[in-house]
Amino acid sequence: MDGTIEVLIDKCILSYDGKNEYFSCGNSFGSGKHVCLRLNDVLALKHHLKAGTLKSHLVLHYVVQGKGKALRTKDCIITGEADQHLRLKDAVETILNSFHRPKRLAVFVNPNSGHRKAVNIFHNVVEPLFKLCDISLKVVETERPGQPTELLENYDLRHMNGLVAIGGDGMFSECMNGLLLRLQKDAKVDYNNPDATLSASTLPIGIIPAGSGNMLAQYLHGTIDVETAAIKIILGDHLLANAVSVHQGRALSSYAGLIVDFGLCGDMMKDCEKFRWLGPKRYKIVPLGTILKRKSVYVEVEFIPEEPHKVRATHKSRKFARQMSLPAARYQFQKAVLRLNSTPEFAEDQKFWLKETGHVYGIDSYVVTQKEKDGNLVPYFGDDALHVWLTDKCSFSSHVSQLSLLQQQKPGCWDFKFIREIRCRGYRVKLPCSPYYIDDCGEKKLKKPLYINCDGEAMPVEYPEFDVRLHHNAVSVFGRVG
Ligand SMILES: Nc1ncnc2c1ncn2[C@@H]1O[C@H](COP(=O)(O)OP(=O)(O)OP(=O)(O)O)[C@@H](O)[C@H]1O
Repeated sequence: MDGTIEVLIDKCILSYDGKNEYFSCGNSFGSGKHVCLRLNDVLALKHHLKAGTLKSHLVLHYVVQGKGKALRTKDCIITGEADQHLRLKDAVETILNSFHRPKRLAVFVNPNSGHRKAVNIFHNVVEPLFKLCDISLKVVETERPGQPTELLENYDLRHMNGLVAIGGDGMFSECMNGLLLRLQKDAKVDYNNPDATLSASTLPIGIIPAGSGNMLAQYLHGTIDVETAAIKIILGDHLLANAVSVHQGRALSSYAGLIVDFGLCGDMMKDCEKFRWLGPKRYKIVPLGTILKRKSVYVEVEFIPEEPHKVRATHKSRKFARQMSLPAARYQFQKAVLRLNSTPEFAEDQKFWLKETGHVYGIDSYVVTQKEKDGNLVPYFGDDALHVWLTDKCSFSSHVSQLSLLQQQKPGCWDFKFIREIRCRGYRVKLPCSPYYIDDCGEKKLKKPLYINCDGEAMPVEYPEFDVRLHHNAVSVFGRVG
């Protein structure tokens, strides 16, 4: 060491041996202490010049492991001469820029999420962290459901490095729907057709948990801590995740990134909606009433089983990429690349369809599947198939036991003899025994709608038939499991 700063990529940011006459490190580093900090944990290095002198100090902001899976920020003051500091700052900034972290984000805040704290969470926790890291923000406080989708339809995505939803799973889903729909329109994909291959998104979406349902944040970060979620977005890691499309009446009803539950769980969501005034507490109380009045429905489920031999792209994080929204004529090459990872095109495989029938309480599909690890279930994004469970008629007590295991996310929660398991690329549900009428357009419509829980929102099933399709790696999500 000759009293200069050593910057070693991927290993350590400052090498300081205490003899250095230009720099003295305060706070956590302590004078004379050799410090090793992973460059990837550095958030920012800020330069502060003392007026009228050559003296300046640098503040190094970095990430440390908090309790459990939580991440926290810490800072450290480095004193010394201004010119030395500027050199260090330049060096560090060059390295941080090479990490492809987001620089511009579109943020959608749902002020009505959960305990209505999303706006405060944004201003008090998220915004200061993003500003610290020089991320420029375009912020929209939503005024009504559906607004993110409307805004994203004409949003200039070219200079954005990602979207951020501040709210619950429903808000994330809404942003994902808006983005996917916009991309299909740009790419002229017939998104109403269940068998169309989607144009996959390269623009990551992040979630800052502020809702009543924060399952996605829990899956991604192992915690619903807000600061952790914001830090993960800043660090820019992202993974590829699946999306599912739900279609009825020859039209797309919605995309989902987490769950599509028909029957009991759909009814639960519908019932919870009626008790919105109870706030997030309604999700603890209302479902009990729905279970008590559970009803089965006769279904025919046709599905394309997963192909064990088919090797798909990995679900690992890929390099940060900007979403390109090119005019159709220039889109061909881009589309070819983006579509590599998306799924369907299986209308022609009709002969491979299998069928399950019977009276069921529900059909539950997990878009983010779960794998058992050390006695717990861990989320698996980008699985090759959709995991679907049919719950057949069973005694009330066995059903309650199964549902309570499910609620605790315990392995074995699906190992009941009244549960049939399917892994497939998509499925069609027919409801031949549910009463219907013919509407003015000659379409069969259910007399009484049934419900799907689509990412935590109750979605009515109005037709006696609906389709669900998996779109492999169709979205990119900020975060990293584990
Ligand atoms: N300003 C708004 N007022 C009401 N609803 C909104 C508003 N902005 C967005 N939404 C919609 O609210 C729904 C639920 O949002 P979110 O998931 O953030 O909240 P939540 O508290 O977890 O869910 P829920 O309110 O359903 O319990 C989303 O579908 C979203 O589109």
